[in-house]
Amino acid sequence: MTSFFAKLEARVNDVDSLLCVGLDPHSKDIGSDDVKTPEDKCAAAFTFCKTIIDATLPYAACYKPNAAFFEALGSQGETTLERVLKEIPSNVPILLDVKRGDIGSTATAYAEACYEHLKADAVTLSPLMGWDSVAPFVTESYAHKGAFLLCKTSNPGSNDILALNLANGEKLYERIAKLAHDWSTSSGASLGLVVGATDSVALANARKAAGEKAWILAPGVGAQGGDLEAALRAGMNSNGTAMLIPVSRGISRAEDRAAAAKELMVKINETRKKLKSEEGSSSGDAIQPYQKEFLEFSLSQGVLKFGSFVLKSGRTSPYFFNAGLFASGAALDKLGRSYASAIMAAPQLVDGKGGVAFDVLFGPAYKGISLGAVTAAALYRDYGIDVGYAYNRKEAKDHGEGGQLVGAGMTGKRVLVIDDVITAGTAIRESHEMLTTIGAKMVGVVIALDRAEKRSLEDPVSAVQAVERDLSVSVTSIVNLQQLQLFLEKSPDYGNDVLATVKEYRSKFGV
Ligand SMILES: O=c1ccn([C@@H]2O[C@H](COP(=O)(O)O)[C@@H](O)[C@H]2O)c(=O)[nH]1
Repeated sequence: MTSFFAKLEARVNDVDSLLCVGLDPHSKDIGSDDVKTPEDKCAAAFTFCKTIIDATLPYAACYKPNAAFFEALGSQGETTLERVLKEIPSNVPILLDVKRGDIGSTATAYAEACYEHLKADAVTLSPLMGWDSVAPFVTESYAHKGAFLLCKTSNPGSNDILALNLANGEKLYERIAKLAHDWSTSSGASLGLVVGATDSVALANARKAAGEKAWILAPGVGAQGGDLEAALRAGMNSNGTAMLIPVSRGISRAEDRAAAAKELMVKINETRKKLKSEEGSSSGDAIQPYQKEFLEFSLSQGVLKFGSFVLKSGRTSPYFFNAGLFASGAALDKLGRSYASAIMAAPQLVDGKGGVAFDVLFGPAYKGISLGAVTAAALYRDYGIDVGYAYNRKEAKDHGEGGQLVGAGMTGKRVLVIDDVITAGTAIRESHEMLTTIGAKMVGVVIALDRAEKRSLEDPVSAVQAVERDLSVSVTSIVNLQQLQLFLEKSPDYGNDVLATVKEYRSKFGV
């Protein structure tokens, strides 16, 4: 019997598509409020799904009905789902989104329901009860079927449990990804993973842990706001495949569903092609997905601009960065997440056990105050890491609690200082002095952009290098000048002249 992944790969190649079309008859989409009887509701759900299948068949690598919406229809929901699934041609895989997980004997009954009655080819499962809760779906008589294990789901609450750090420093979702690999290898089971397109760091980590062969289902593109390019970049294997992009509402609520599905399929394929060609032209230097996202976002916000700018130093720079223009809630949220990604990617700032190597994030007034706040919040939300947060006032208060320092106590603590850029390094040096005075240890600095240019011909180190040298601390940046050049090399849209001027500037002034 053909295995699930062989069937899926054949279909993916046939239609040249990684699009998985969701069949989710939400009650508001089938007019449940107007429809009176259960029979009418079921008929409406059936028509809803059938019209989606008819419109999207040429573009669908597979279909993913979510059982919840059929169970919500009452006792006839299951029959309706069975009828819907019969509308899907036999060469197109059916991935039933049921998210089951139970003891072995009960799991066996669930498997029978999914495969014998509904004739699904694969299911989604929660793996939290362990291998014996998964095995009944993918071994013995169902060895040809497949299962996608919930690894790092697309919802914000996925950080509450799935991103927890284990005692050995691994994230729980990384352990799940490794287990999927190990269980597949030891039992021959066809196991894939569910990793939300809303978290490209988790996608990259899960891919690394599960290996090249594992298929990843990455929901969250469309209604949940996941970034398609970032997700594909992080989650595909080195052949530019092994990833399914499921979309439900983004298609079902489109005015023209066929056009929406086609557009998504084309966009996915164009992005695959683009990423492949970037790989081919890579000079071996790396730019991480979060760095690329940060640069693209900075450009979109007008924070990063190309042109001709006279700096304080008198140099004419081909680019200018003004972090003060991250000026909305959404922009600050993204900015905090970029800083958090840079911190977690810096070996000197992490403890090797999934945590960080500092206790307090300190933002010097004024710009550092908001940067520290959004980054501390992002570390907590994205990585479950709760560090202290502190800032200073420029003028000491002589009433109330008084003093210049606000927030977490820093005496005896390891402190990471955050800022936007280092120009002369004055704010950082002052912070160092103040932290030393109160008995705190400044263990590093994190900034958004390192211009990485010589201060002068007489002193050919950069402002960042001078801070590192003088204060004996490491400075981590989200991006630096070299990465900006790399980004431009890989993004022809900004034009060859911009790239040429940045290259020239770097060769003249870069460190
Ligand atoms: O992490 C997960 C796991 C499953 N889903 C399911 O996928 C679809 C997404 O629907 P959209 O309308 O495209 O947002 C839905 O059935 C979810 O239950 C998920 O979103 N995230």
